Amino acid sequence: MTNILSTRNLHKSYGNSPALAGVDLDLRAGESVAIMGASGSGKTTLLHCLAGIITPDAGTVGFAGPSGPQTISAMNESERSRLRRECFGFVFQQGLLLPELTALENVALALMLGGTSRTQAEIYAAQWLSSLGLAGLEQRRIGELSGGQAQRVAIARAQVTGAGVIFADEPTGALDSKTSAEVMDALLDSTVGRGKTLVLVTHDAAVAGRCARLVELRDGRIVRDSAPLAAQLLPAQLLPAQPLDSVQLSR
Ligand SMILES: Nc1ncnc2c1ncn2[C@@H]1O[C@H](COP(=O)(O)OP(=O)(O)OP(=O)(O)O)[C@@H](O)[C@H]1O
Repeated sequence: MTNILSTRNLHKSYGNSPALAGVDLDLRAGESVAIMGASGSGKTTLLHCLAGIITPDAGTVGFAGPSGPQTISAMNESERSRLRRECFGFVFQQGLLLPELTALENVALALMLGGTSRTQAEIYAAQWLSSLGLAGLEQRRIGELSGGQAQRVAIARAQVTGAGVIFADEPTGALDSKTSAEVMDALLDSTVGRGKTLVLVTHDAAVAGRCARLVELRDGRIVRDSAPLAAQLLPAQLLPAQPLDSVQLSR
């Protein structure tokens, strides 16, 4: 697998307090990576640097984009904004869905912002909602959905543009454990299950354990970087029924 995102000697401070203190990390295309660590250890700061939401004070973030290698850390705000819109998708704990719009409109909007016509955007949006088990709920406003359904709308919205890298910050943070497992099924299936890369920040060991790789931060540094069992790549409900090879090949 090739590296899709690479950081070298990443530093970021807020005032005098360092949030990242020298992070070297290579993320491979198509893998699922959970970033864990205590509160304040720098997880969100790292995710935001990787995604070009903020720029580091020092060090580099490289991205093997569809049009060739790019250095995100050297881009200006408008270049990063375009990169985020065209290449990345985001799923956060809450707050990114517009409550006054329907599920369909929330997903379609991501495409319309990139210039797709409303009719075409709504066709793609409906396909994504359906693939995430939300057929029939397209016209519901976000407040009329359960937390798990709303997160699946957010997953659809993050991916409808064809983004190859999905960043998720506490995507299950507001959900009970059963719903959290279902949302992780949907998230893994629709990202790494389709060859995309998933970078996920979580406090929840059960959620992190569903990812292929665990990176742990402490005081802005990586203190552990592991690749747990390959089986953990897969949605739990697929494990007993099918051998690993057949599941991977069928995706
Ligand atoms: N915008 C900001 N202004 C000032 N300090 C900040 C800002 N964002 C983060 N920090 C500080 O940087 C450090 C790392 O924060 P970060 O949010 O990256 O940690 P985290 O591991 O994601 O924490 P949590 O699990 O609580 O979300 C913390 O000490 C935090 O208080």
